[in-house]
Parts: sequence; structure tokens; C-alpha cells
Amino acid sequence: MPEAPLLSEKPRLRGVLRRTVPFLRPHRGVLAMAIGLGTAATLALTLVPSVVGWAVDRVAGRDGEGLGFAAAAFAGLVLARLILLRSGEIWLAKAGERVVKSLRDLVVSRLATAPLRFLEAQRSGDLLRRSTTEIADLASFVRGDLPDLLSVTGYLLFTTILLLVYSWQLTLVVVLVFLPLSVLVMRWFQRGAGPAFAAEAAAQAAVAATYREGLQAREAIVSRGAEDQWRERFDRDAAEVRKTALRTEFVVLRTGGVTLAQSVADATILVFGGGLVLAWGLPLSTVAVFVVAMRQLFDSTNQLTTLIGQLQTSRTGLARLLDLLDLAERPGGSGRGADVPERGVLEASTVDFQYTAGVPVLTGVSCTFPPGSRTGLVGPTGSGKTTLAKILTGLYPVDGGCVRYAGVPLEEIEPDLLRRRIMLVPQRVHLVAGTLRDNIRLVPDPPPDERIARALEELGLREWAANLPAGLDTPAGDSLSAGERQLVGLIRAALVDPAVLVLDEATADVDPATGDRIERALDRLHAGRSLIVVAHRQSTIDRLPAAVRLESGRVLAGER
Ligand SMILES: Nc1ncnc2c1ncn2[C@@H]1O[C@H](COP(=O)(O)OP(=O)(O)OP(=O)(O)O)[C@@H](O)[C@H]1O
Repeated sequence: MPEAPLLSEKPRLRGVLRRTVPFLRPHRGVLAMAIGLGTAATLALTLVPSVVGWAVDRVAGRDGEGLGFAAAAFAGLVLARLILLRSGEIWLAKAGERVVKSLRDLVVSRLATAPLRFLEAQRSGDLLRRSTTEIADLASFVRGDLPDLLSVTGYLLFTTILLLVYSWQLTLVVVLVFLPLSVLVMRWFQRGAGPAFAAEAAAQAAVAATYREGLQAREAIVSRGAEDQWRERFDRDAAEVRKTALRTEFVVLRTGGVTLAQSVADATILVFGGGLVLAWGLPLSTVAVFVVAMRQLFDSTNQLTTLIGQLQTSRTGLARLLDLLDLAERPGGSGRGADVPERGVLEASTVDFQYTAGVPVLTGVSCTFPPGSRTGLVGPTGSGKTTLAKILTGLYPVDGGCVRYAGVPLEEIEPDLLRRRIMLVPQRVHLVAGTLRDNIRLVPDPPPDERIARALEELGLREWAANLPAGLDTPAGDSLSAGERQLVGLIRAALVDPAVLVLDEATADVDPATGDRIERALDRLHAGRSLIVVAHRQSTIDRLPAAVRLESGRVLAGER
């Protein structure tokens, strides 16, 4: 089997915007409205220096009425900008939240259907960070920084045009002095920012992963007395976060160079502007427009450098998220549906499988399970029973050979249909937070209560459920033993009604009464189905009429 792709700590930063466009497309109406309102607000702000220039002219001409109009226009512009700006922000937040929600939905559905090998290959803390924190950061960027970023960029553009209209000579001075200095500073910043932000995000993900792993394995860590090693690992990861965060801060400091460029440009404008007024009779109002506009221009540039820092963080987060979406996508099969009969033979032919290259776990495994058969998968620990069970249910693709159901290779069967035809009840059935009923309902087309009651009756589990402290409303989770969790798995199986049921018998924590319940439920569930049981208990092995015996990943011929 090709090794499952690992999510890289260095996300693909190139083309992030292009990769994001498909996610923006469905929301283009709201986005256009938001950008339109934001642009109008920016235009209003751009006109402020002109109104100041107009007022200076009125003062110079001793025109009191004109000055009153200028003041009214100023107030009108400020009010219009405020209204436009706030409405633009609301629309942008609306658009952003929609985009973020659709990304969140997509992550959930990709992770729900991602190949098992892919999920197993990643550090779970990293997956968690990419699919939660990264999205939350993106949402706060959209709400907080994106409106500012759009307005500042628009403002810089419009103001440059306005200044050109007033005096191309003075604009040229601004451009020649201020622009090259600012561009140099920005490039210096960006050269350091990409790697610095990516390294910080990766270090934070590593801390999250180590922390989560430590919590999950707390019993093992405490019982082995390995707290010190765990703490050491955690300290190492935390030190890396400190180091990378400090590096980011130093990179951000580079943006201070822009202030220097501003002071130089300010002084130059005053000298040149004054000279042009004296020598060529340039109106004083033009110099006033430049002085006001340049102040705003500088403030915007300062704001822009900070925002570009935020943008860099969000770009890295977005890239990490997009990498996850790309890699977690299930490879498209031919998706056969209607032509897979309801009952059929399940057959593994010369199956080879390995988790790690060069370490075979199953070699040339062939076995056949006719409709209605009852077979045990038996063999010593580590012989590959659980692995074979997962391969027979299509959870892992094989490296060599083939598994077919009713003559159709499993990878060609549409996943939803495959899950309805062949179902696995794993050793440790996963339960979600909620009641027993909530957990039983975790099947396609959640069934009504009557259907659940009927399933319990059919499996002989009505009394068991009724005797729980709050019946079906008993909180599930840690209170159920491994055996009882398997009962939940069997109830789900009764509701799905698969043609083949594969049960990976729980190895631990099954008291005799629960064991009897499982066996009775299995007998009742069996009618008309193929049953494959990864059997650990002798009593189960004895009850099954056929067996496939594995030893070191091979089927022992002629064994029952
Ligand atoms: N996710 C995995 N990644 C790498 N190796 C694995 C993985 N799962 C199992 N293995 C290895 O594959 C081999 C077969 O394991 P498997 O769980 O299929 O055996 P088993 O017969 O079911 O054992 P048991 O009876 O203890 O459950 C073992 O050597 C095991 O260490």
C-alpha cells in the first residue's frame, strides 16, 4: 500500500488565494455587496483632504459662505463614511462567516470520509488544530482585520490618484522618496515573515499534539512512571514555540522602518511644496491637501504593515487548512451502486497488506464467506485478525490481491452502499457524548424510537436497556464497559441490517453476563446474514461452525 500522505509542517503558501477562490464563489453576491460598500466608505475618506483644501481656498478668499459649505461637506463626508463603513463591515462579516462555515462543514465531511490510513498517519493534535483553531483564527481575521485591510488598500490607491490630480510634481516627489523606502522595508519584512510565521504555527501545532497525546495516554504515562519523559518532550516543544514566537516578533519589528521613510517624505514635501508655491505660484490649498493626505497616507501604510503581518498568519493558517482538505479527500472510486446485489459472497483473494513499507502484516490471504455463513477469524495475538477484519469491511485498501463482494471489488462500491452491505463492529465501539439513545441512533437515517425498541426486542436486549439507571436516556460514554459498547454496536447493526456483519470481539472487560448477551444477540442477528467474528474467547470459537485461522499474517490451510 502506498504510504498515507503526511500533512507537512511547511504548508504550500503559493497560490493560496487561487486555491481559496472555489470556496468564495458560492458567496460572491454577499462579497460583492461588502466590497462595494467598503469601497464607497474609502472613497468618502479619500475626499476629506480635498474638502480641507477647498476650505483653505475659501479662507484665503475671505468667503465665509463658501467656508460654511465646506464645513457642511466635511461633516457630510464623515457621516457618510461612518455609515458606509459600518454597513460594509456587517456585510463582510456576513460573507466571511458564510465562507468560514462552508470550510468548517467541508472539513467535517472530509474528515468523516477520509481514508482510515490517512487519519492514523497524522498526529491527532495536528488534525485538531488544523480543523478547529485554524478555522477560528480565519474567522476572527475575516471579522477583525479583513475590513481594515480592504479599506486601507483602497485608500492608498484612491489617495494616490487624488494627489496626482492636484499636482503630479509633488506626487512624483512622494512616490520617489516614500515608495522605494517603504517597498524596501516591506520586502525585508516579507522575506522573513513567511518562514517565521509558518515555523511558529508548526511549533504550536506540535505542542497541541504532544499535549493531547499526553492526556490521552495519561494512564499509561503515570503507570509507567514516564511523566518526566513526557514533560521533557512537552518542554522541548514549548521551547520551540518560544523560539519561533521571538523570531516572529523580531521580523515584525522590521516594519518600524516605514516610520523613518515617512519622516523623510514629510520633510521633502514641505521643502518642495513651499518652493513650488513661491516659485511657480502653486495654490497653498494644494500643499494643504498634500499635508493632510500624506498624514492619512502614512497612517494607512503603518496600519497596512501591521495588517500584512496578520494576513501572513491567516495565509499560513489557510494554507494548512487547504492542505488538510486536499489530502483528506477520499480518492474517487467508480462508485458502483445499483448493480451490487443485496446478498453475495464476500471473498478475499491472495490479499497482501502492510502498514509500514517492508513489514508485511498479511501475505497471500484468501478466504471465502458465502451468504448466511458463520465464520470465526482465529489466531494468536498480532497474527493479523483485526487487520483482516478491517480489510474485509473496506476500511483499508489492499496492497496486493483483491476483496470482492458479490463479485465487485470493494473499492468500486459506492462508500455509503458498502457500509450498508458490510458492517464492522470494532473491538472498542466508539461512543459520543450523549445518551444511549443518541448513540444507538448513530446510523444512516436515524431511526424513530419504535424502531429502536423493536431492534432491542429482536436482539433480546430490551431487559438489559430497561435495567440501566435511566433506560435509553442513561448517559453513555465512560460508564459502559467494552462489552456493553459492543452491544450498542450490535443494536446499530440490527438497525442498518447489513448483509455481512464483522464483529471484532472485545478482548477485555467482558463479564460473563455481557458475553452471554452478545452471543445471544449475535445468534438472533445472524438470521440471513453472513457473520464473521474475530474470536478471542474459546466459547465463541466453539459456537462457530467454520474458522479461518491466521498465523503471522498467513491463513493456515485446512484448519478450522
Ligand atoms: N495501525 C497500525 N499501524 C501499524 N501497525 C499496526 C497497526 N495496527 C496493527 N499493526 C500491527 O499489525 C500486526 C497485526 O495486528 P492486528 O491487530 O491485526 O493483529 P490481531 O491478530 O488482531 O491481534 P489481537 O488478537 O491482539 O487483536 C501487529 O504486528 C500489529 O502490531
